[in-house]
Amino acid sequence: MTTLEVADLVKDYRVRGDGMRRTRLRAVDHVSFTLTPGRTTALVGESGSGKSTVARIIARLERPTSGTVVLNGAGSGDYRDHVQMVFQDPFASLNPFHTVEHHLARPLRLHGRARTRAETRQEVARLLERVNLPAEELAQRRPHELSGGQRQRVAIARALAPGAKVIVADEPVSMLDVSIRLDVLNLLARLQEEEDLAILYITHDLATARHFADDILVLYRGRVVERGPADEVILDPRHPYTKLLAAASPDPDARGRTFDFDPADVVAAGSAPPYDHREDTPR
Ligand SMILES: Nc1ncnc2c1ncn2[C@@H]1O[C@H](COP(=O)(O)OP(=O)(O)OP(=O)(O)O)[C@@H](O)[C@H]1O
Repeated sequence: MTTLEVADLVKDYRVRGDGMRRTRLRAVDHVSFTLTPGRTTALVGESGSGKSTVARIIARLERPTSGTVVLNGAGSGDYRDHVQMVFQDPFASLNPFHTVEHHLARPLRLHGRARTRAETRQEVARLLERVNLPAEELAQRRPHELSGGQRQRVAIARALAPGAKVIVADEPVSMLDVSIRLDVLNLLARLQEEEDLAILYITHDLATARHFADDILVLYRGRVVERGPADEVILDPRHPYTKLLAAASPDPDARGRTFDFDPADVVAAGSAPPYDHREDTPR
């Protein structure tokens, strides 16, 4: 079984504070979790809570200050074959000069999953089919000739190309038209099931996290303040910050609901204990 184990991750940045003095900003504060095959874990938090920093460390685009990210049981191949990213903006992550086919052929070749030209073409068509795109029609197009949803599907196909076991999807639908967001999330859910993927779904949106994830981790100022099965975290949020997120999420049942806590508590939440629904007690 392939698992990705994130243990005690810390990331500090040196930033300019008052009077241009450099101070330390802790973007990720002792975060731990494990991704397992066939499960989606949502990392939920508002802007600046540290979600993308965790993603960048897992993608090895940045080094942690301390802590580890370990891929277990993946067998042969490199970490990067098995751990792939899907970013928020497919336009930025696709090269405007290259065709859809080129985007997929490159990782296939690089990771030894296709050798000859014919094999590559066949694999590209298979990948496009997996993400519900017509290969005949789209393989020779460039990113600007696709819709936003099609571009994100190409980005997902590219993540699958090296034979990924773990996918980190950082706000994968937040730049897409509302009408197609669910399609793309459902596609990810189907692929996860069919390929037994472990997915980290990073979002600020608790409603889609509930729909799409098995487990939810709530990140606040770099710390996991609450974690557990998705339904439990959303239906019975314990931490004031999760309550605030739940109240703000577009759940039709929640409309008109008033806060039953003082949002000012959230300011003090950094010192509140993290809640773990699996243990059903504050930790
Ligand atoms: N390279 C950097 N240098 C200094 N500070 C940084 C850097 N990258 C991120 N930060 C800071 O770290 C904190 C966490 O940022 P991060 O991008 O991980 O948050 P996020 O939850 O992903 O937010 P968003 O949803 O807006 O992307 C923020 O306070 C941010 O300003």
